[in-house]
Amino acid sequence: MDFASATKRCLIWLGQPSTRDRQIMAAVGWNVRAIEADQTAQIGMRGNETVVVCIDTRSLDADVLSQAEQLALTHPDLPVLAIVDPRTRTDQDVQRLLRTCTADVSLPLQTNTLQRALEECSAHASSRSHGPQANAIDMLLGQSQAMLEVRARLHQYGPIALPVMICGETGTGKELAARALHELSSRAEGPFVAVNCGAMPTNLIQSELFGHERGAFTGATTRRIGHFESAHGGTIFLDEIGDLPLDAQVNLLRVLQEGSLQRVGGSQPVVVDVRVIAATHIDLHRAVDAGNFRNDLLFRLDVLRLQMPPLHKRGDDIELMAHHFLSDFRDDHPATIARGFSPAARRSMAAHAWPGNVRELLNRVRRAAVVATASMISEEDLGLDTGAQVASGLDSARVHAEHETLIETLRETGYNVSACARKLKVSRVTIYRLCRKHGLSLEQLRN
Ligand SMILES: Nc1ncnc2c1ncn2[C@@H]1O[C@H](COP(=O)(O)OP(=O)(O)OP(=O)(O)O)[C@@H](O)[C@H]1O
Repeated sequence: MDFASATKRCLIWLGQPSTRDRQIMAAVGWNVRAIEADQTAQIGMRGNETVVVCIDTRSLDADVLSQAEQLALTHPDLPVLAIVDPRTRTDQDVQRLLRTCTADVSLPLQTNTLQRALEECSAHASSRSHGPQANAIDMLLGQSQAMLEVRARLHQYGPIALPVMICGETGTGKELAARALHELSSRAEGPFVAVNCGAMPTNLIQSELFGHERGAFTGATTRRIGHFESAHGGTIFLDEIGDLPLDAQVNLLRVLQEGSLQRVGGSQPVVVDVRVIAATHIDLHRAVDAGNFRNDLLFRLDVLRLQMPPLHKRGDDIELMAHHFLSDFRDDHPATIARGFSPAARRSMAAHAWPGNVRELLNRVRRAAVVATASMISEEDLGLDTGAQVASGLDSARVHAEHETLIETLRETGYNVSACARKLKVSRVTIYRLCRKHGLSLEQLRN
């Protein structure tokens, strides 16, 4: 067996594989990586690996089930292989799980059937990674007035070689809109590089963005180009631009002004031709007032502005998108039972405040598609309040104003409940109650 190719095929095993399991997998050319229940978020491809998730139904406890559900939500494209004890095939939990898997094999494991099932999973993985890419503008669903305006702006701004500032709450589609702008520009054939400024370790931001020379700092054993150079000839999308530390803001401003950068530890300017699209969920003018953001940088970045509307302001788009997401899920998991949404589920979706916006809707629909046991997804499957009353007119406006004030104040205060309570002149208990009422998880918001 070719060792190099064997190590490129990796089976992520939920639970504990035995030595024999590992030996059988190695015999068919797959390397096993076991992960613990709380590690699903860390799953990722390394280099050119083909990754398949393996669920061993012999150890199907609550942890493994929740891991599998979490994976379906966070890594919907990963192929999943189930190992099934034929005696448990009729169990409800096992059946529900099998509906979300790409292939399954029965125990005892036979190398020929295992190999076939893994080939099926690999074919799924490569068709997902090499298949035709949909256009971002087509992926951006919605027929509401608010979304028609967004589309019109995208077509208007796309071909103009100026920076765009995209504003909007988390999960409203800022990155998708940035991709659409890139695809509609003359740079469409060039690279699109998305960078989350809030996710980079502070001490590495400069080198991540602008690259570094060999020996620039301890650990810089080779020269590395940064995101700006990678985006040369294309577009760089700087998400959460408000999180960029002040020293990196200075360098970014210089790149925008001079069209060239200096790698960390370098002395030569490197010319870069990059269109910058930035995004923020905070009010950058307030950040300027607070001394956290440079006014001259804001002035440079905020040339054309695109506002992404929150989901609760998109009316019928919510249901339209929910159907679309369900249909996509069914295409990937043909055994899914759910085909639509019950009237109560549709009402509860219309009434929900959607603090996580489209991302929340997508995740709720996917989770519901996995857990639903009937053809119509219920409000419980969606995890929405049962019996939610559809707020209308003034009530609805009040609920939305309350939601927006709460989320905005939480953001301004760094999700600190005491500070938020002080600012809104209410008690901490009230803040917790309001968070529950609006379906806001402080833990999720802080991440
Ligand atoms: N109008 C839309 N139609 C279909 N899918 C959408 C739409 N808007 C967003 N999505 C999907 O919702 C998810 C979140 O979108 P995206 O990452 O673009 O949001 P974001 O505003 O950049 O979020 P964040 O601020 O948290 O980075 C993605 O899976 C995206 O494909």
